[in-house]
Amino acid sequence: MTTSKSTQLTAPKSIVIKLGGSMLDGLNENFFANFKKLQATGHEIVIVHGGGPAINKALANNGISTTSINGIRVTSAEAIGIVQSTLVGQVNPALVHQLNKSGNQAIGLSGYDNQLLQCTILDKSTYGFVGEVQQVNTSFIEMLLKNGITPVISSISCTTDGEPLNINADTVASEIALAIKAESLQLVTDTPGIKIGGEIQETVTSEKVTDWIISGDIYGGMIPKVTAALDCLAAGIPSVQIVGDQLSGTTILQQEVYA
Ligand SMILES: Nc1ncnc2c1ncn2[C@@H]1O[C@H](COP(=O)(O)OP(=O)(O)O)[C@@H](O)[C@H]1O
Ligand SMILES: CC(=O)N[C@@H](CCC(=O)OP(=O)(O)O)C(=O)O
Repeated sequence: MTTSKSTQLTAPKSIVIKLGGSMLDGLNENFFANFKKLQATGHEIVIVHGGGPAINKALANNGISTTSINGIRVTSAEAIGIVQSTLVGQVNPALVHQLNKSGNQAIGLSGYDNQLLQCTILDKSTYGFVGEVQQVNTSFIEMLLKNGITPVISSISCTTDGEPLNINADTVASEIALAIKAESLQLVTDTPGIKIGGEIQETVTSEKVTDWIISGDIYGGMIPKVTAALDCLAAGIPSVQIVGDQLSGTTILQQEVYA
């Protein structure tokens, strides 16, 4: 594919923003106004969302318990239907509604829609019905963005046979950022960045992050986030941040910047 220089210079920059389930409740209009500001400054936005707490509640209501391995939910045959109906049927439309109310043209999607996320099973004996993204339908996302539409994507997809699969939303966000060659990935969560010894870290290197996973200073739901960040940085996405609802937090760098 050839891209003319003038196209490169004028092309809008895309940002993938992942909203964690931990911070979705209680978001106000000021938060959503940030998206309009970004769009007004020439950015195209793709939103990916999770819904861990809503899924936990729905599973508990149905008497189903699940475990996680390094932040990845082990998803049994009885759990997958609940995960799917919670993310696609509840969390996604609620978020789309809030975005539309604040002036976005938001459209709710899952990995099923127009084969947005083509997946295989990650490792059935370890994780059950958890997907691994093999391909992203980038032309579909680009078509929506070109038409001023904001895709709001839940982390559910299926195998080629239509078997539903649960995917960690941080992983989906990084796969999409990589596929569309986004200029930035922002992972918005319930803590304003990575905390080590009680202190928020403003900038961290990929090397330190790897050490902190080994030492246990980074654990649970933070592991898929930093893994997503490292994958994006290694593939050349210039900027990856883990932030709170004020959109400030930790910037992850591929390597130390020396003054
Ligand atoms: N070093 C760390 N710094 C901050 N949070 C951490 C760290 N290690 C683990 N966590 C946990 O990760 C959580 C965020 O992940 P998660 O609950 O999955 O959020 P989300 O729903 O936004 O994806 C934090 O609330 C915190 O409990
Ligand atoms: C396989 C896997 O871990 N799926 C996640 C999908 C939702 C998610 O990632 O939600 P957060 O962003 O709120 O953590 C889960 O079942 O919780």
